[in-house]
Amino acid sequence: MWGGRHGSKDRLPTMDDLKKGREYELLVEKLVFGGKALARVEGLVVFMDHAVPGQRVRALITRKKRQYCEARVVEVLSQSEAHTEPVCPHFGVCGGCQWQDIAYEEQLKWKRVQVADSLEHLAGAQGVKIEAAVPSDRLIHYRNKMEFTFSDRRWLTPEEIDAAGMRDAYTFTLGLHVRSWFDKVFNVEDCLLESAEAVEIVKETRDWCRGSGVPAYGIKSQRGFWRFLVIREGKRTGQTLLHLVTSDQPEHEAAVNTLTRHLVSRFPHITTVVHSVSRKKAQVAFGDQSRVVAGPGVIEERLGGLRFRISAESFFQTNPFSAEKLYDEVSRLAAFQGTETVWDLYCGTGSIALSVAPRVARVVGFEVVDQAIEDACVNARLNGIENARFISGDLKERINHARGPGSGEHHPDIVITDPPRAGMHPQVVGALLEMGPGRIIYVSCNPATLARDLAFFTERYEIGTVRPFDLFPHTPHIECVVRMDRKR
Ligand SMILES: C[S@@+](CC[C@H](N)C(=O)[O-])C[C@H]1O[C@@H](n2cnc3c(N)ncnc32)[C@H](O)[C@@H]1O
Repeated sequence: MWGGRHGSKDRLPTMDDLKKGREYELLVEKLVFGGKALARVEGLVVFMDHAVPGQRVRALITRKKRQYCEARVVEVLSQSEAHTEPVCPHFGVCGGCQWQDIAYEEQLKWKRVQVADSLEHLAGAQGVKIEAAVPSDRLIHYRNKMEFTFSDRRWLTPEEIDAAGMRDAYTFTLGLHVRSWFDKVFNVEDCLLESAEAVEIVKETRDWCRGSGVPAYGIKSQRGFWRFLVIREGKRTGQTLLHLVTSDQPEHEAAVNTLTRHLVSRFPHITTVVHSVSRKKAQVAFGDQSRVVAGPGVIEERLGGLRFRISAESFFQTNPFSAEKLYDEVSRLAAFQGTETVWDLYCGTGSIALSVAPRVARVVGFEVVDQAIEDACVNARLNGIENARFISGDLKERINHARGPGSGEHHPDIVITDPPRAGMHPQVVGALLEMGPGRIIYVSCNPATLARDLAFFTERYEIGTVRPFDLFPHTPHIECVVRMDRKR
């Protein structure tokens, strides 16, 4: 039997035993939303930032509340069969792939469970069958876009701190965020999510910028120039777009031009470079103003037999290999007859709208980012699609305008909705309920907001197939497609 380090050795710790600042032996039971691990002590739930189900761990209680505790794993006492050796040198430090030490089959299992738990607890959807999660074809190098952050303070591992001659390194980095810390950035030496070429671009950019004498932006001080490097690759076209985001200091524009020439001459697959200036304090790689420094300012990608132009600030599915399967499932669940009017809400560059257009009478896409709408219109032309239209603007206003009497829009028979992580705005939900399309296909990247939104539909709509998709192996992120049919 196992028990609390601060309790009897032959009984489980009880709720009353648990004290903040003390260590206990716990059996990791499951993975829950957000990727945390869960153990239970009597009725009390203990959340740990990371652990593998089946592991027996010694954990330090860091927080005790009435309903739950938080703990940090100090030591793994016995290993789980679900554990696998992580391959990335930055595992444990990087905020990227926190499930890399969990066998892939096990990751899929827990993703399905999380969708089921969310729908049951948050949407009250009892008895809805959740299909098995569809695996990603690629487990590494699947991302076509990665965002790297500059910082004037490099985060060092304890080994690096011990190493001689590291003092200079404190002053400049370009890398990824340390897990759970928005303001700590470590030097990326390898990354298995994006291509090897992209990692080389990061290292070269870091070296060049450090040597340029132009300072990196301090996340805390909010001073300095270099802010973000976003690398976007057309996996099927070999084209690469670099998006450099800096603070607003025109005197350093020449440095951006010189860096661009240097990178383009060194990496022939870089086909375009865009420079954006951000005056925002928030750490987001979006600019207030952009200029194209080299090339056309866009790249092209192919998906499901279609060509897509993608601009620096347009959304495009980051795992294009699995996105094809996801879009096929959207069409399969929609079961088009060929006569329908379809609305594609939150359409990005029009990738779903254009993939369904040949199977329906007409499709209308809605999207807030102007660049994405421009891309969507170009993409329709590139693919010779004439029955797709795109409307720019915030959906919470545009949807009411589009369904108004003077808009001239056809009433949608089928609505496909693919909102951002925050889910649909209540005004969009309200408009959909009032319009009452016969079928809704909801594509979600967040089971919690999916469940919250579905709860509004269950009275009038039957929830049919719910199919999770793994677009993000080794991370807790889950994509999910749900079909809903209006009740008669
Ligand atoms: C998850 S992406 C889906 C894009 C597209 N369906 C695809 O598969 O590539 C969500 C999209 O919603 C857009 N968006 C976010 N908030 C919006 C809003 N309030 N109104 C309209 N579009 C919005 C984003 O710009 C983004 O392109």
